[in-house]
Order: sequence, then C-alpha cells, then structure tokens
Amino acid sequence: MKAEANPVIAEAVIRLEDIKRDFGPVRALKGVSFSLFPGRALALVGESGCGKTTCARIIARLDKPTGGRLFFRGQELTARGEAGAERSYRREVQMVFQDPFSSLNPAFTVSHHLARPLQLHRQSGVKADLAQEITRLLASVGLEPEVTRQKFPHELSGGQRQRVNIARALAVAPSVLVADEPTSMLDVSIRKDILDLLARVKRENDLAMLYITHDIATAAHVAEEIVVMFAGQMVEWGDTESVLSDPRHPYTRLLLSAVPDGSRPFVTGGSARFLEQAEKVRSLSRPESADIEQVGPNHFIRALGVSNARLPKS
Ligand SMILES: Nc1ncnc2c1ncn2[C@@H]1O[C@H](COP(=O)(O)OP(=O)(O)OP(=O)(O)O)[C@@H](O)[C@H]1O
Repeated sequence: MKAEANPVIAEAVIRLEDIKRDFGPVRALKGVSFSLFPGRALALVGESGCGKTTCARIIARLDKPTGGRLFFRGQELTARGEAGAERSYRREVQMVFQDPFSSLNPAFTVSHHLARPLQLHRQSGVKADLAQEITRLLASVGLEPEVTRQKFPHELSGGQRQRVNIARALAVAPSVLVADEPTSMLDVSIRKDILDLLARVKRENDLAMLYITHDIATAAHVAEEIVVMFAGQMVEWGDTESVLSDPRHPYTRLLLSAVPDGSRPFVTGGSARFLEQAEKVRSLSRPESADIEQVGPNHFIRALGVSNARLPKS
C-alpha cells in the first residue's frame, strides 16, 4: 500500500516489500507489498491457499520469507535478529487465531491465561496491580470480570473464548495485532460482535491490525484498507470503501458476486454457470504480472495482460 497515497497517515508500523515465499515448487507468495499503520486495519482477503496465513506467519516471525524485505517502524528485520530485539518484536506483534477452542489451555483459568502475559509485560517497566489489570482487560473485551476470571475454558462459549484470546493478546500492549480468520469457527450470530470488538480495540489501543478473512463481505466491518489476493499475488488493493463499492479486478468482482448474506463461504455452492465463470476468472488471474494500474486515489489493480473483451461479465 502506498503511504504517499494518503499523506495524513502516520509512519508504517509494519511494511512488507516484495515478500516472496516458496515451499519447494509451491510459490505461496509472489511478491507481496503492503503496510500496516497505527489505529488502522488492513483486510487480507482471498480463498483458501492464496497465501494469507503465510503472510501472517512471516509478519509474526513464525516463518521466514525466501525473498523481499520486512520492516518494523522503518527498520529492516534481518533473517536472524539479535535475541533481545527478537523478543521485543514478538511482544509487539500479537496474533489471534481462528480456533478459540484449542488456543486456551483447558487446565487453567481465564485469570491464569491473562496473568502470565501481564507479568511479562510488567518486567518491561509497567507497574500496576495484577488483579486490577485483569479486571480492566476483561472489561475492555466485553466480559464481566467477576464472573469470568475464575472460569475454565470449557465453561465459556466460543465467542467468550475468542474475547479471552483478544484480551490475552492485548495484555502485553502490542502495537500490531494479526487476526487470522478470527470468526470463522464461531456461530454466525456472534461473528459481527467479535468484528465490532476488533474494530474497537484497534481504535482504543491505536493498533496496526491485519485482519485475515476469506469473507470479503466482512472487511468493511473492521478494515480501512483491503488487499485481495489470488494465488500468492495481490490482485486489487486500496481503501476498503473504494474497492468494495467499485471493484475493478474480475477476481474481486467474483468474490463480491458470491456473497449472498456475508456468511456463506464463496468457494462452495453456486450454480454451474457461476462455477464455470469462477474458473474462467481464476485462470485469467493466475498468470504473474508486474503491471499495476492505479484506478483511484488509493486504489490499485494488477493488470491481467488480456483485453477486457475476454473477461467474463460479472
Ligand atoms: N509448510 C508448508 N509446506 C508446503 N506448502 C505450504 C506450507 N504452508 C503453506 N503452503 C502452501 O502455500 C500456499 C499458501 O498457503 P496459505 O496457508 O498461506 O494460504 P491461505 O490463504 O492462508 O489458506 P487457508 O485459508 O486455507 O489457510 C498453499 O498452496 C499451501 O498449500
């Protein structure tokens, strides 16, 4: 994402520059570039296998790119950083995972899950009463502190567990939150509540957020910017409002055309005609292309290298 396209925003917290990741012959990321800014979220959208989780893992330093550069507050992160800097980076960048059931230890209470990261954070200088901090954190994610603190994970609903996971991520006062499909395993009825919570904690904590989803319809709930990915490439990106209201790439249009109610995964179902058209769009979007076209103040698409006449109508 080009910072200069929006001069009011602050310096990027995270910047990916032409990130590539190969797994043997599989080219999972073919040159991905975007930035995350404080108090703003970027939605990374695409179907299964397009490279979303690989991006998240590279940002969290759980995986190393095979090419390109990763920056934190303007400093390039090298393949093997100094141990102290690595630890501090891992505190700055927190993740919320898809599965709220497996990410909490069934043997420990909610208090225990929050106390540990809070204690670690206090070592880095913040002094406050631990019980008070747990109360504050639970309240900040919409959980009743007195009722919730002594509960074990199995006594909580999926949505409550995901709130605990978000509280745990916030406990170390990160500057970056990566939420990888945070609602896809939750009941449809509570997904919007969790997205609203993510949008609120982003604002209140000035977080630079990466919101990963296969569901393009949810991007606008959380994210000011969007990157649509297909087969390891960014195909359309920019202001969420601009991309969703005026999608220019056929693949983005395909995703939007398959969103009947915002809850059905677009990769399944659909009429035979739709599936045939979807395959056509995918095969047109697959070839690598370095041609980028600016179609709005902060709105870009990757050129297909074919005439529009060959594109299926959406
Ligand atoms: N450790 C690995 N070894 C081999 N291939 C991998 C590995 N991790 C990812 N891949 C491949 O890289 C590509 C991108 O995977 P990735 O998990 O990033 O996609 P995704 O968009 O997050 O999909 P999903 O939504 O299903 O998690 C896929 O083709 C996947 O099979």
